[in-house]
Amino acid sequence: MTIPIKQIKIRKLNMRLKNPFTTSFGTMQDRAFFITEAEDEEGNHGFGESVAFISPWYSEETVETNAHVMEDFLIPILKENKLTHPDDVSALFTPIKRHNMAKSALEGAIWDLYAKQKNISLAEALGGKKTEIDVGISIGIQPTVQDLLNTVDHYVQEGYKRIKIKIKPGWDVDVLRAVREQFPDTPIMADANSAYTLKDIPHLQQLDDLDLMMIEQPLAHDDIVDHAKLQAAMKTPICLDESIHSLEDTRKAIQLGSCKIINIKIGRVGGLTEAKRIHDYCLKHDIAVWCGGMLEAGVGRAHNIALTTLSGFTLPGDTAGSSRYWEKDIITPEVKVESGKIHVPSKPGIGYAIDRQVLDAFTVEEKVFHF
Ligand SMILES: O=C(O)CCC(=O)C1=CC=C[C@@H](O)[C@@H]1C(=O)O
Ligand SMILES: [Mg+2]
Repeated sequence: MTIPIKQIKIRKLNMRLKNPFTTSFGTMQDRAFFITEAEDEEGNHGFGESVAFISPWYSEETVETNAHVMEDFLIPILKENKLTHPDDVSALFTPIKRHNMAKSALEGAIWDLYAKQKNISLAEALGGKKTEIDVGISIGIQPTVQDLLNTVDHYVQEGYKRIKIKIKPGWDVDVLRAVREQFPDTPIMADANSAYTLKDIPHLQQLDDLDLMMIEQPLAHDDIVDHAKLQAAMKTPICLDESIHSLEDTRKAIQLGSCKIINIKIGRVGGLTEAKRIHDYCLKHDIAVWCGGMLEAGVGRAHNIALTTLSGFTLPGDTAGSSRYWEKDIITPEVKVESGKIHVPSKPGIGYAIDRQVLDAFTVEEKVFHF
């Protein structure tokens, strides 16, 4: 059996976040990205989303590199080869080095198309069993500590299962201590987005008193060696985000003792197939995982929800409700969070419909590739 594909459409969208999001590497509010759509002759449509940002400050990929790599390399590979399963896509893309977010955007559309052709949910196609998932929220750097405390309070009241706080030098130990004092029982973690070096070990060791669930990516975006040194010097579990691009990276980081937790982002690791492989490996090696976010619109959010139904995702992820990010999301219904949980849709594929009117309204460019 093959996965019949008639055409792939890639649409560039411009959307604006309700509020600016600030991390140690900068502030963003305008979000440009691609929605990919794979279509068959039967009228099934599979959707994917690229998660690269406009600037290469999270990783080397950008919206423009996504366009170049999808159009000039990845789509031609898909046109030349028959697929029998979505897992084939990552194997076919292997000769293209990195560009994982571009790969993931196309692979995601094929996973969704495949699940719709089989008339099963994407969660089921991936082997996920959960019918609801626990979610947390990621809070950017705020103008003042009081603003942060108010924001944390707001999301704690809404029921989010854990609060992630972005930190950077000058906005870290004292700020987290203030949050811990006001919220003694709330699960709290910190994300540094690679803002520190080994010179900061004594400073970071102060975090050990704050009962944090973890500290995410404290050291360089491409490091797993120094993280092992830091993990040996700290009680707080280290979680790797930017450093992990593949199962191979995961294997090496675990072997070195660089982390106790991994944040799996589908785009960063090249798609759902590799994300699932990393999940399976971590489960075997007693490493906890959770699903990270990239300020996605509805399609990417739906993919994150489906992945999180796998049993190893034991920690709440960053997939908050649509209304936290957007005035109007491109899916219907929007993703809703109730008491810190998202109900997993059971309809075929991603389980949410695309709101074509909203999609069209945000589309600034589109290209169709006939197979
Ligand atoms: O709400 C989300 O989608 C997660 C937000 C978030 O924490 C991140 C989004 C984008 C880039 C990073 O700063 C980051 C992360 O590092 O996990
Ligand atoms: Mg992170």
